[in-house]
Amino acid sequence: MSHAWGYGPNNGPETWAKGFSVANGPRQSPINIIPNQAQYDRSLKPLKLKYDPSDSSGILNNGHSFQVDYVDDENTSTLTAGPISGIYRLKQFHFHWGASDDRGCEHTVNGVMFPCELHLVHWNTKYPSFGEAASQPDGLAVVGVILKIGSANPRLQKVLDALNAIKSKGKQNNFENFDPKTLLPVSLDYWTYDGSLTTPPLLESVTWIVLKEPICVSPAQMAQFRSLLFNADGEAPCCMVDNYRPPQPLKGRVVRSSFK
Ligand SMILES: NS(=O)(=O)c1ccc(C(=O)NCCc2c[nH]cn2)cc1
Ligand SMILES: [Cu+2]
Ligand SMILES: [Zn+2]
Repeated sequence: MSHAWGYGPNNGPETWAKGFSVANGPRQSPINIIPNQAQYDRSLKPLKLKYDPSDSSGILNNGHSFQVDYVDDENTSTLTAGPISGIYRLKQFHFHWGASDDRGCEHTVNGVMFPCELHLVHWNTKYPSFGEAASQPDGLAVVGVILKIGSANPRLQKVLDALNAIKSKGKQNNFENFDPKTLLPVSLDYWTYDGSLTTPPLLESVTWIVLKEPICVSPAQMAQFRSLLFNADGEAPCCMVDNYRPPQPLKGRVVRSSFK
């Protein structure tokens, strides 16, 4: 997972266009969502998420976030319906967060920033692999869930308790029998728009599905996210915080909503 890009003053989001010209493309993510400008689309179906907890395989600090990886050899953990057609397989989920509770999410709502955002990454099985799908305009579907400060979220705790063993870049551990459905809010109402990966290579291959309802996280739980490090063992310690890309220009795109 070696890459020069990051979130620091010399390699952060404002510099990414140097290495990835698509950074200034027509369908970049994240965006600011303005609910009363979203267009209700009655043809949008409810999301259908079917996850098999036994597909979770491990948890990895990849140097820009941490991710929980899923075995994606079969259609056992899938996203169907919603705004997409066909079957998309869950590959991994990860988070983005801030150095303080006033920032850290990627999608903002009416310009409001939240402390954290969860991304569940799925790829279109009409392509042979994630890597192939990631280069196609309909290749990926990412479900985004905003985290807001509130009471401690017991369903997050298993993930957070696993972070002590993967503090630095490149560290990974087993992470079995985790059902990501437990991280979702009650309502699956969503906004959807055509976008991109929010980190390099910033590929414009993502159908974004951002849930309207946030889930809760406590300040103490946010501190656990911030205990991770961007650096590998032996390198100068650098707290893994502010690993979020700010909102990008809408460039004429329409955000649709599954709800009135
Ligand atoms: N934030 S997001 O838009 O959901 C997102 C989802 C997936 C990836 C991804 O798979 N990138 C492949 C290369 C790579 C570099 N480091 C780890 N993987 C990047 C961003
Ligand atoms: Cu990486
Ligand atoms: Zn992400």
